[in-house]
Amino acid sequence: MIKLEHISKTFEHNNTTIHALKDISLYVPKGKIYGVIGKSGAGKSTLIRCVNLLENPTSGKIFFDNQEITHLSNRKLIEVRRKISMIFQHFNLLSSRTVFDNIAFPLELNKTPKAVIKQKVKALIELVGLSDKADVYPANLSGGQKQRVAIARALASDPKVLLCDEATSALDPETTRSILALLKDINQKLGLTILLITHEMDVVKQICDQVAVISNGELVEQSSVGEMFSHAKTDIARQFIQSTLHLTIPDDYLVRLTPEHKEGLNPLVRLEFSGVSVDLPLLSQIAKEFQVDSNIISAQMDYAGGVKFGLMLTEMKGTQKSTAAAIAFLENNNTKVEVLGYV
Ligand SMILES: Nc1ncnc2c1ncn2[C@@H]1O[C@H](COP(=O)(O)OP(=O)(O)OP(=O)(O)O)[C@@H](O)[C@H]1O
Repeated sequence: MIKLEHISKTFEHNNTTIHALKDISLYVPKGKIYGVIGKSGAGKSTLIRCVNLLENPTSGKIFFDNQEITHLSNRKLIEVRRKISMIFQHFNLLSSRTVFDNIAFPLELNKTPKAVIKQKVKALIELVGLSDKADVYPANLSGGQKQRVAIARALASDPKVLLCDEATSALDPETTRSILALLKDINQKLGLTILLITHEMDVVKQICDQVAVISNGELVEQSSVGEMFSHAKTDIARQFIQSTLHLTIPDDYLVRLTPEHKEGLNPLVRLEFSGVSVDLPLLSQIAKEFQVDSNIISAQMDYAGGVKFGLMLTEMKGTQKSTAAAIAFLENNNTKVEVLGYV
C-alpha cells in the first residue's frame, strides 16, 4: 500500500548538513498496522511527513497504491492526501468549531452536499464513541475525546491509509490503551492501513503487526512484531523491548548483591525467554540435569504479535561449576542470561 524506496532527507541548518533520513526503504502492506519506533531525534517525524509529502525527500521514491507520488503536481497531491489522512500528537482541532463541525470540515472543503455531510458525520461520531458530544467545543473535551474527534475527522475523506504521528504521546496510559483499541477496531472494521510513529514499544506491542526501528536516521531493523520480540537483532531493538518489561531487584537482595563470586554465594540472574524458550521446562531441566535449584524472585510474561516472551529474576542455587553449566545450558536453549551479581 505504501512503499518507500531509498528515502534520504537532509536539512541545512546554520551551515551544517543534518542527515535526518539515510537511505530508508520500507513497505507497509494493505490492511496492516505498521509501527516505526525510534528515540527522540531518530527521524520518525521526518519519515512520516515524507509519506504524504508534507516534507519532500532529498532523494528516493514514495509509492502509494502502486503509484509513484514523489513528484506529483499540487493538484494531484491534494487528491492523494485525501486518501492518506493523518492524526497528530496535539490533535490539531479547530477550537471555534464544535465536534460535529470539526469532523464536517474536510467534507465542506470538498463541497460535499449538506445532507451527505450530516449522515456521514453522524456515523463517524458513533464510530468513535462520541454520540453525546456532537455539539461540544474542543475546549470542553478530554485529551482522549479530542483524539477521537481527530480520528473521526481523518476518516471523513474515506482514506485508505491513516498516518499517526505520536498520536497517544500526550495521553495517560489508560486513555492511550482506549485510543489504540479504537485504532485497531477501525483497522479491522474498515480494512484501513495504519502507519504510526512512536517512541514507546508498548504502543507497538498493543496494536502493530509489523515494526521498524530507526536510529540516527537509519532503519536498523524491521520485522513482524512477534519476530522482533522473540529474536531482536540489534541492541536498540532489545532496549525498546526491555522497556516494556519491568523487573526490579528487591531491596533485601540489593543490599547483599556483590559483583564478585565468593564461597557460599549464588548467582542472581536475569533470564530473558522469547519464542521457543518460553514454553520449554528449562528450570526443571537444570534442576534434574545439573542439580541447580532456581529461587524465582520475580517474573513477567507477556504477549506481542502472537508471541510469548518474558523476563525472570532468579537466584541459582548450586555449586559454582553446576551453576556455570546450567547457565551454558540455558544460553544454548535460546535464553538470554545476565548474571547481575552474587547473593
Ligand atoms: N526543519 C528542520 N530543519 C532542520 N533540522 C531538522 C528539521 N526537522 C528535523 N530536523 C532534524 O532532523 C533530525 C530528525 O528529526 P525528527 O523530528 O524527524 O526526529 P524524531 O524522531 O521525530 O524526534 P522527536 O521524537 O523528538 O520528535 C533531528 O536531528 C532534527 O533536529
